[in-house]
Amino acid sequence: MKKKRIVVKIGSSSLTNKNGGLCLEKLQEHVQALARLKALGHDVILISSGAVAAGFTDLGYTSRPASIVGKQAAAAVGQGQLLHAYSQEFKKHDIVSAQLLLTKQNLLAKDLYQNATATLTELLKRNVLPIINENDSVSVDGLTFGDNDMLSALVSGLVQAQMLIILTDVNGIYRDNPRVNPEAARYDFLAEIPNELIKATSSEGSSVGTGGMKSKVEAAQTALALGSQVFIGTGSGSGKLVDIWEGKGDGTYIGDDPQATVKNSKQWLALHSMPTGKIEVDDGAALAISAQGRSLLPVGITKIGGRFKADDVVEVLNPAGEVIGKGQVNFSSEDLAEIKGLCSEEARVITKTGKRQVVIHRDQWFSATRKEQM
Ligand SMILES: Nc1ncnc2c1ncn2[C@@H]1O[C@H](COP(=O)(O)OP(=O)(O)O)[C@@H](O)[C@H]1O
Ligand SMILES: N[C@@H](CCC(=O)OP(=O)(O)O)C(=O)O
Repeated sequence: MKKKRIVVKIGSSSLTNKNGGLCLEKLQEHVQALARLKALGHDVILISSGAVAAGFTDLGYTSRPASIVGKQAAAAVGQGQLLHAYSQEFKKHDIVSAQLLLTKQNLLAKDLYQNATATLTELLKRNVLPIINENDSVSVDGLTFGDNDMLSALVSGLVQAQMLIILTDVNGIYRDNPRVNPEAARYDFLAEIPNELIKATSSEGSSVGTGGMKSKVEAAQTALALGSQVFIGTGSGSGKLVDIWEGKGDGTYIGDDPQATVKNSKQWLALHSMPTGKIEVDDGAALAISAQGRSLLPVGITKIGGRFKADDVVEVLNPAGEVIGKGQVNFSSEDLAEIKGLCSEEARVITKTGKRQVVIHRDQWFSATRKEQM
C-alpha cells in the first residue's frame, strides 16, 4: 500500500463543552481516532482550533471573548494548554506530536513558504504528527486566516494531501442552514464546489466556531483545486476517521479520487504571494501566456506600474485592464522600462547579456483565467 497524506481539521465546535470551554473527553476521542488513522500507515496532519476555548476561563472571561484582542489573549493562554493536552494524549499511543503556529505572513515570501514546507516534510519523514493552528496572538487584522478552514485547505495543498477531512458539529453540507431550516436536505456527494454554492451557503456557525459552513465550502473548493478530495462532516468513537477515510463517513464527500495535484511553486504564486507591481501586455502576449503556455517576452509589454525588484511577483493585465495572472519577474521595474516593447535581439543589446530575454518564465507564472491550472 502506498503511503498517503491525510489532513484532519477539527473545529472549535468539535472540541468544546456547553460553556464554550475545551472539552478534554472530546479531545481524547479525536486523538484515539487520529491514532487509528495513523496506524493504517499514512501521514496524518492535524489542524486544530481550540486555543481560545482552552484559554478564556483562566484569563477571567466568563464566556468566549468577542473582541480580537480578547481572543488573541485567550489564545495566548490556551494554545499551550491545548498542545499540552494533545501531546499527553498522543504519547499514550506512542505518537510524537509537534506544534506549528502559522500566520498568513509566514507564507507570503517564497523562502518562508518553502521553509514551512521543509519543516512539515521533515516532521512527516520522522513519523511525527504535526498539529497546526493559526498563531492567533500575533496575527494582524486583515492578514489572518480567520478561521482554520482555509488554513487546512492551504496545508492540504502544501503537503499534497490525498484527503482533507473537516470535522465539525454538523453531518455535512445542507441545502440550507439546518439550525434555521431543519427540513433542509444534505448533499451526500458533490463532484465540485461551484461559486453559486459558496454564495448560497450561510456563514452563521455555532456559538464557538468562526465562518460557519460558508468558510468550509470555500476551503473545500480550494483544497479540491489543489488536488485533495474533501470530507465535511462528523463522527463519533475511535473509528470515525478510519470510517471517513474508507468512504463510510457521516457527511458530504467532495471530489472524485484521485485529483490532479498542483506544484508547490504554483500554489505559492496563486494563493500566498503578494504582487508588488503591474505589467500591462498586448493581446498577442496575453494569449501566449494565458492560453498557449508560453513565457512572457519584452516585446509584448506595453506598460509598467509600480516599483518592483527582480524576483518580485507582479500582476499581469490585458489591454482591457483585466488581471490575467501573476508571475515572478526576472527584471526590476527600472530595467524592464528600458526593454519593454523591444524584440529579444534589441533587448539583448540593452541588457548586454547573451541570455534569452524572458520577463516571466512560464514555470513562474500562474494564469488566473486557465481553470485547469488550479
Ligand atoms: N448549509 C449548511 N449546512 C450545514 N451547516 C450549516 C449550513 N449553514 C450554516 N451551518 C452551520 O455551520 C456550523 C458549523 O460551523 P462552525 O460553527 O464554524 O464550526 P467549526 O467550529 O467546526 O468550524 C453548523 O453548526 C451549522 O449550524
Ligand atoms: N485559531 C482559533 C480558532 C478559530 C476558529 O474559531 O476556528 P473554527 O472553530 O475552526 O471555525 C483557536 O484556536 O481558537
